Amino acid sequence: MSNYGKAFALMRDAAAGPWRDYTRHAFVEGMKDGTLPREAFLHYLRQDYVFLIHFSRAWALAVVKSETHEEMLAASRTVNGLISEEMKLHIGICEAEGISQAELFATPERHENLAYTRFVLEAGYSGDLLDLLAALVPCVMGYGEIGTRLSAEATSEAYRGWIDTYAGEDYQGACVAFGELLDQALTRRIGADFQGSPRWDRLCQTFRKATELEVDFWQMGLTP
Ligand SMILES: Cc1ncc(CN)c(N)n1
Repeated sequence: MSNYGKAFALMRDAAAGPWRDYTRHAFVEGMKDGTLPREAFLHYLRQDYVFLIHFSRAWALAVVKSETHEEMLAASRTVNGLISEEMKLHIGICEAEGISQAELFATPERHENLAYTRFVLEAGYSGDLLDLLAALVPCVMGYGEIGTRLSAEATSEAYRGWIDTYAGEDYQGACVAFGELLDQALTRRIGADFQGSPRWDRLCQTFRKATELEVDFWQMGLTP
């Protein structure tokens, strides 16, 4: 079991069905055993590059919505990690397949991508940092869990680079840091017993919807 904090564990348990659909999706299992067609993977990766652009914008919004220096630092580190680290994986794999960075940047956005990223941004525009973080959690922690599991269970080397990125120390460290940020932000705004607060259900609903949108994103990956 992961050590991504108390709030994440509670939110995940409250959305156990969608969480399983997301983290055990056929796309994920195809990376595990190497049966995922390369065409589907590259299509997913191009969409994911666009996803990460908007996801970076959402984390930049988390800087805007922060109330402490620590929150600003955590959010700005994540923006930097996304732009200067995670997106490198996409650029590197696509370059090796003859897809330039300019082509990658110009990838037409699929509606599943648009629905998810704008849902997250809207949660931040109309809410406070907690609403935004609740929408961001499934993305960060889900890939952390998937990376760890696939690193132990993969029976093929076909998607080893992708798996290593999300199972690696940097990404796992980011998940732990996010778990701490989330627990502290909740405690600061609604108290240490945050799961007993009237806001908690709404935050869990936001988490669940973002998880469902992750499922749709994998499904989109299977239909180039
Ligand atoms: C759709 C999606 N969700 C999550 C991650 C991991 N940051 C990602 N790269 N793309």
